[in-house]
Amino acid sequence: MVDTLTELCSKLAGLMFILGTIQQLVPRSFYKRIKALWHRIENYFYPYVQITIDEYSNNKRNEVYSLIKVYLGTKSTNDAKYLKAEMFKKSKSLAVSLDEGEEVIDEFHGVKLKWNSYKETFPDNSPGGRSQLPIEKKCYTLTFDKKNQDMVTGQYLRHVMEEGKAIEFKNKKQKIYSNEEGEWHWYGKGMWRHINFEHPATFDTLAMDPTKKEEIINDLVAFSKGKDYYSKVGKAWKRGYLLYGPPGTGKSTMIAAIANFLNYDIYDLELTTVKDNLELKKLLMETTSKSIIVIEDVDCSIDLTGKRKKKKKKETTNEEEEEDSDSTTEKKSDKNESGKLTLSGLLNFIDGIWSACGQERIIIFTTNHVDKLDPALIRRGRMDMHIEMSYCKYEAFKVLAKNYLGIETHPLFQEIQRLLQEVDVSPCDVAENLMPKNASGKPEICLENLIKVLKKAKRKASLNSQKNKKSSTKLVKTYGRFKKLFE
Ligand SMILES: Nc1ncnc2c1ncn2[C@@H]1O[C@H](COP(=O)(O)OP(=O)(O)OP(=O)(O)O)[C@@H](O)[C@H]1O
Ligand SMILES: [Mg+2]
Repeated sequence: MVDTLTELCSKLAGLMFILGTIQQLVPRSFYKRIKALWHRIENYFYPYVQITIDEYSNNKRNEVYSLIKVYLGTKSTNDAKYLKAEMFKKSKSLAVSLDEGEEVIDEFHGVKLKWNSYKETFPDNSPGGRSQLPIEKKCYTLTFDKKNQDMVTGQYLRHVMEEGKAIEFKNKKQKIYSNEEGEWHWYGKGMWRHINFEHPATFDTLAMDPTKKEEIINDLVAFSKGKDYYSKVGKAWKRGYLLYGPPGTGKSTMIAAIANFLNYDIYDLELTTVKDNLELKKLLMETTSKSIIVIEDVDCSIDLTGKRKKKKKKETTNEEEEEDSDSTTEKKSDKNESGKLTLSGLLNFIDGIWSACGQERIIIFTTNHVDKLDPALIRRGRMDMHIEMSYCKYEAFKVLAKNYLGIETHPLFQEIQRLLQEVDVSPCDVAENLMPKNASGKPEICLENLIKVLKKAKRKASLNSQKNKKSSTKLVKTYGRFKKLFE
């Protein structure tokens, strides 16, 4: 029906030419009336509007075309007979799109909209052109009833763009960036180098207290959906997490799980290679939205604690003044240190005015020694959530047993539960012992190995505590003797 009308309309277009000629022959007022009448006839026979979206616009690839392509890929499977599957460089999976000449009918708020895909080829006659290869011009056309024009150009096309972006984001390959000196197999031009991020950790495989895990997941979901909330309360859309705990308790693994959960890229910031505050700011400017900026082992990266400054102050001021010095004075004195990376520079990086450029960003610090960090660096608001990654408890062990041995219960679990209450062992050590050491590795053998290790750790711990007890008794006795001498 639409095609017949298109034909009819093209014939009527011929009539337009005649109208143009009439314009020159008849008086202006009369011509206006003929034109109005003509529009009514045209609308009666062909009440449609067509929008064309070209693949290239001003010699650049048209982003709108790409997003429509992605969007129609999800709609086309019901209507179109011919689809194309392509492997895009940046996509995780095959991208399906509409083949040329195909048609898809979409529906939005009860309104039907027709999409067509076209391709035209021309010989390349340009002077420097590659004469053997024809030029291809691709486009999509969107046809709809004129009465819905406002809704389509407003709401519908916005909906197509947003959906397209969301699908593209879901399918994109994650990347991990580093500011360390680039190696030949890393990509990127600016201050960051990147490779594809393919870490398999997820929240399912992360061994930790299930309540704490759920709390973190809920927090991440609220953050990722919080665009309107953050703008309502006037806060930059970012969130800080401090992960602390002994080595091997899963801090880095948690970062990978968060990145996979949100599908964000990771910027692994190595502070020791950052020259000064200006460079830090530039690095921040080059990060993108929907990303995680990570500073691992923040206590070791650089001397950012207030203590260093306090030591310096000690030489010049009396102790009382020193006691009073809080993080605010640290910040002030830091600012004077031009050409250096300072605590104040890092604080500004996290939540200064510049930190608001680029949205939906998470900043994560990890440390083994939370007590070594300046309180200003980790106060709530900068590091919104403090997450302790602790030694392996029974709940965490069960996750590891499921991951590594594929079992959810076993008679030996009871003994392991009891031992885990008595000894501190990291999930990393438990995981290592659960890993089958040969192809036929039976779960019992791995569990028995783990029990042996836990018992050994228990013996060592009790020996150490006995030693400590002895030395403290010795100390008390020596003190007693000295006391008597001076009495
Ligand atoms: N909570 C955990 N859940 C699952 N696997 C874990 C966990 N903790 C540790 N592991 C395992 O142990 C290995 C080391 O863990 P990870 O690097 O995450 O520890 P970390 O806390 O970052 O240690 P460090 O403080 O030394 O950087 C990981 O490869 C992982 O396989
Ligand atoms: Mg780590």
